[in-house]
Amino acid sequence: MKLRVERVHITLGHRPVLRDVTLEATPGAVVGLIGPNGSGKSTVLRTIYRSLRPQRGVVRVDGDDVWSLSARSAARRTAAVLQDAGGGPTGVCVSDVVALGRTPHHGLLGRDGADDHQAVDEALDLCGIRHMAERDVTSLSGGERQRVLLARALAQQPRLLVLDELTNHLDIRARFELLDLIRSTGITTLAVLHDLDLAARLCDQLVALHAGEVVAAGAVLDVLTPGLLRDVFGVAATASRHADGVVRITYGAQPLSLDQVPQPTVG
Ligand SMILES: Nc1ncnc2c1ncn2[C@@H]1O[C@H](COP(=O)(O)OP(=O)(O)OP(=O)(O)O)[C@@H](O)[C@H]1O
Repeated sequence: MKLRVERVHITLGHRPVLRDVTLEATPGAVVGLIGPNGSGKSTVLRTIYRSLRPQRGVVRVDGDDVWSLSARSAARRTAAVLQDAGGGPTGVCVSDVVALGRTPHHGLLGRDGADDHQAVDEALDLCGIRHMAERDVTSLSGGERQRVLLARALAQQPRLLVLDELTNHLDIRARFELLDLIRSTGITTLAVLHDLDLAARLCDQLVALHAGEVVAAGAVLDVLTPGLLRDVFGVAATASRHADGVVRITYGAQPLSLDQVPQPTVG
């Protein structure tokens, strides 16, 4: 499944939030969307999972404009895991939440079939949460809930996954495990990640946003240059590939002062 975002422009509250954003994920690739707070990462994702229609430009999933598809057909292709706000009603168990991922596959009668049960079971197993299938979701920790939300997305059997800060509540081992799990599914993935070390470890390609514009895209080390880390993230840092093949970032002791960092022109 190929994703292509083409020259997407979004204005919110009279302010351009995305400006001519173009990016691509080739089939099976895991692409990291990085950028400082407010740079437009979540807004890009919203245009892909159809929560926000671009005023200009187009989002194509396997060549089709996502806004030309029915909501159901779009949901069969794309699953989103968004930042977990917590809360929600009590009395809903984990397997019920995961089963919601099957909704786009249901026929008119909306009944669960053998395929649905199998997809839910596989997703519970993949995410390591089968043992908590009967637990009330409101009783789970933040990290456990994030696994449930990923399981719901996988039960959807999408061909494109969009992830917004999936790893927020996860401890370091759980982060590695979950991201390795996502890689192992072979599903084309666009993931917003604040943790640049994690992004470097997980992703085949990175796309960097700054003030609503794509400022770099490509292989991890081509994007995470000292210049980009300084100008976009405001830190003195270098990224390099270590002998074990993992890219790691070494940060300076202090963030740079504002007069050392070029400010984006906005508006
Ligand atoms: N409904 C809205 N009206 C006005 N401005 C908005 C609206 N929604 C988002 N914005 C603004 O758009 C910009 C981009 O927001 P977005 O959530 O996409 O950023 P982000 O890169 O995901 O940020 P973060 O890393 O903090 O989650 C922000 O400046 C935000 O305040």
